[in-house]
Amino acid sequence: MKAVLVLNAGSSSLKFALFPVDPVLAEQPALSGQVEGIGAVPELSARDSNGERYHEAVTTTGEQSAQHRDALTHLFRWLAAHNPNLEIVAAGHRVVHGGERYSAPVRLTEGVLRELDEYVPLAPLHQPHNLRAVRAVGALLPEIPQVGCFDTAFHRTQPAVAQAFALPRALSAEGVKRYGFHGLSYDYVARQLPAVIGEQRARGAVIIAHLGNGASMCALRDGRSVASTMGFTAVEGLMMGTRTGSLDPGVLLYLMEQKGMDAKALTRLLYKESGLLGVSGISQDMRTLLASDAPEAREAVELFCYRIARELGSLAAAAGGLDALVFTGGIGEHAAAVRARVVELSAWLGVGIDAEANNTHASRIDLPDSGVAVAVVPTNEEGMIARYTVELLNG
Ligand SMILES: Nc1ncnc2c1ncn2[C@@H]1O[C@H](COP(=O)(O)OP(=O)(O)O)[C@@H](O)[C@H]1O
Ligand SMILES: CC(=O)OP(=O)(O)O
Ligand SMILES: [Mg+2]
Repeated sequence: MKAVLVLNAGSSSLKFALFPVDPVLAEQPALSGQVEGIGAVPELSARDSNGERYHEAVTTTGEQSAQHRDALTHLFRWLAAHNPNLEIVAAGHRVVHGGERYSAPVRLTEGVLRELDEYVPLAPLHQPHNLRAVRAVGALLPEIPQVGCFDTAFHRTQPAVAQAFALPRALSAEGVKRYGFHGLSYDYVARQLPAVIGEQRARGAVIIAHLGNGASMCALRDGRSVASTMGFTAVEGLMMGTRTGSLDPGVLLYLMEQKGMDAKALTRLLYKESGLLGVSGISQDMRTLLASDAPEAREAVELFCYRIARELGSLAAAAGGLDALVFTGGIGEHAAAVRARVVELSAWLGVGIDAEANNTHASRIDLPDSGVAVAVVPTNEEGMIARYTVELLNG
């Protein structure tokens, strides 16, 4: 089997998917899964297209970067053992930050990788791991082409005003501006929309909420990004699993001046200790919080929904209206209670929800008489990467 390998490497996980390309690229992967728990107790889990599931332990040694390499070596060996005729013809990677320069997928050469290294400080939770996976694949399979697909690229269509901070011009000229992320997900979902909400609405003012571990929202017009809640880094905007989302910058000054916190301590606070985890004190996992009776869990979920509703108003202003609201990502696709609460808080915008359709996760969940379409569209970032990779390599 000739296939494109798609990799999405995170700090402690390595998500993968294998897309057959013979004779044409498959829409869904033949095999997908992840190695989780890198740095602790790594485990590989996978699922093939027949629904069969696999689990096994992964042995790693040494420090984190060596463990990532071990995990990848293990994955390659496992893939070969399960697919005796497997021929990986290319690797497509999710690379979170492409800066101002990359508005489209790119062939990953050593020169390009060195440039992408410069964005590591802008996406500390993602970029270093993304690039490490590229280099590890390069060492293990030096003959195959590798393609980088950027989370930021989809947002390069935004008007200048949506990308600007009110900073002195010199800083903006250096590239301190709003980029936006989750672009692979928005691109994929936007392409599904005509079939779900109709051509005309899909070209109108659409707001997509990508609610996963990382969470953001994007306003689209004519299928293109016009504004998003994430900015210079993937910490702006919504409250997330462990990230604060938008925060009064005065809080950072206070913590530095009064509590002596340095950049490292602030990074940990903003990215790892806040969000659903910090507010609940219980978990970053929405499933756990929804199942909990603890008032702290309820408060965390309420703040999560409230922040989404606030941003929805703001993005509707940027889009000049609201024709459709679309939910995606692990929480957006599966947490009916979150969708219901967001819509309830947003009734003033003309949205309404059909409880039955919402509880069964139907693709259309709006009330027949409300003017705004409300939809649930499962995302497929890996499928988008496979498609970009094949398109780029085929010219
Ligand atoms: N059935 C479910 N009900 C509620 N939340 C869910 C459900 N399934 C997954 N989630 C939530 O989705 C989030 C993970 O989203 P996902 O998009 O998979 O994350 P990632 O950003 O790591 O890809 C977690 O908070 C998880 O609790
Ligand atoms: C950009 C971002 O937040 O990604 P993720 O959802 O994978 O954390
Ligand atoms: Mg995600």
